[in-house]
Amino acid sequence: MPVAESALAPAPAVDIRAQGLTKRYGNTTAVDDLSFTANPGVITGFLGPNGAGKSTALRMLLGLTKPTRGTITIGDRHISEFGDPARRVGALLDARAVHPQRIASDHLLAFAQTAGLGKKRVGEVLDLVGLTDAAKRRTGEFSLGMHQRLGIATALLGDPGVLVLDEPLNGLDPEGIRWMRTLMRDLAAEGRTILFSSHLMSEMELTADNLVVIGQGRLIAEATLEEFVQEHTTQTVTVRSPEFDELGSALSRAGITFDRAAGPSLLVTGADASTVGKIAATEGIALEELTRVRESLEDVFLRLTHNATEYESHAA
Ligand SMILES: Nc1ncnc2c1ncn2[C@@H]1O[C@H](COP(=O)(O)OP(=O)(O)OP(=O)(O)O)[C@@H](O)[C@H]1O
Repeated sequence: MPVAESALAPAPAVDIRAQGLTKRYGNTTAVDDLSFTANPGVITGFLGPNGAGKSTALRMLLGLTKPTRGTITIGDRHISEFGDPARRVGALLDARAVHPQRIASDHLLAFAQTAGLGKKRVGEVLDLVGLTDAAKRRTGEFSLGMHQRLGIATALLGDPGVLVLDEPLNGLDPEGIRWMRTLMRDLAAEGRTILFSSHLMSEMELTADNLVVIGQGRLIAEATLEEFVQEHTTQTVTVRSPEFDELGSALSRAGITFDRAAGPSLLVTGADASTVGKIAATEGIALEELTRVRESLEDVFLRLTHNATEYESHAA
């Protein structure tokens, strides 16, 4: 069954495109000449340290903040040009920003009525996010995970082709994270455009197809996850042998660079594991260990964004 099966005709999935997007608040440049594209059918991860400008960019996309310069469009149009924005774009910004005294189904009903959507859709989205049993509970009693589910339900009410989710995995337990990931995957597989933000590389690694990495409001990288890993992670090989000196000499003769790690290990930076293994075999050198060590994406991300001083202060 399609993720958001409903009586509504499917809304078109179109790309999101930022071009020279800039936002200044006094002396602070929150978003700085940012250009990127998020395409239909894939999950685009919008990644940056706290304070990098993600929320500001997403707010500009949703027409809630006016750019100082540049544009951010949905299928080449500004959100204000749509007569039916809820059918075009679903958004999750601050999941807790709901009236605490209101019951969940009334919250959705109010949104549906304002957006000109039918009542029937409320039951459908409650079901879709697993909140049917909590439909009559006040949202003030909701956990963060339930708030996130309700936020997603609201975003999906109009069965939109584009979904914009600001830190949707924040504060979720492992089961909730798995659920949110699967939902995003399914929505993308239906051809929708999914743009979601996070400040955690580890979350992106497991969820995103494409990455838009920003720091201090500026674009740092735009690539598929694979390209990003290939381009930015350095690979090393740990090799251990009882014939430590012979191995070092053999590698040197092959022009391969290495460091002497602690104990009888060498840390090879100039070749992959299979090359090191072949050299050892050719030279008749016994190996006790041959391990590929990849720099973690979290390390790469911190290195690439290390100038983002906002992160330093938030992380402290
Ligand atoms: N309304 C505002 N007035 C003044 N400065 C703002 C405003 N909104 C954001 N900023 C500043 O713009 C910068 C970017 O903030 P933004 O919230 O967009 O970052 P973010 O990447 O979403 O980070 P976080 O995850 O912490 O929200 C920060 O320096 C922030 O202090």
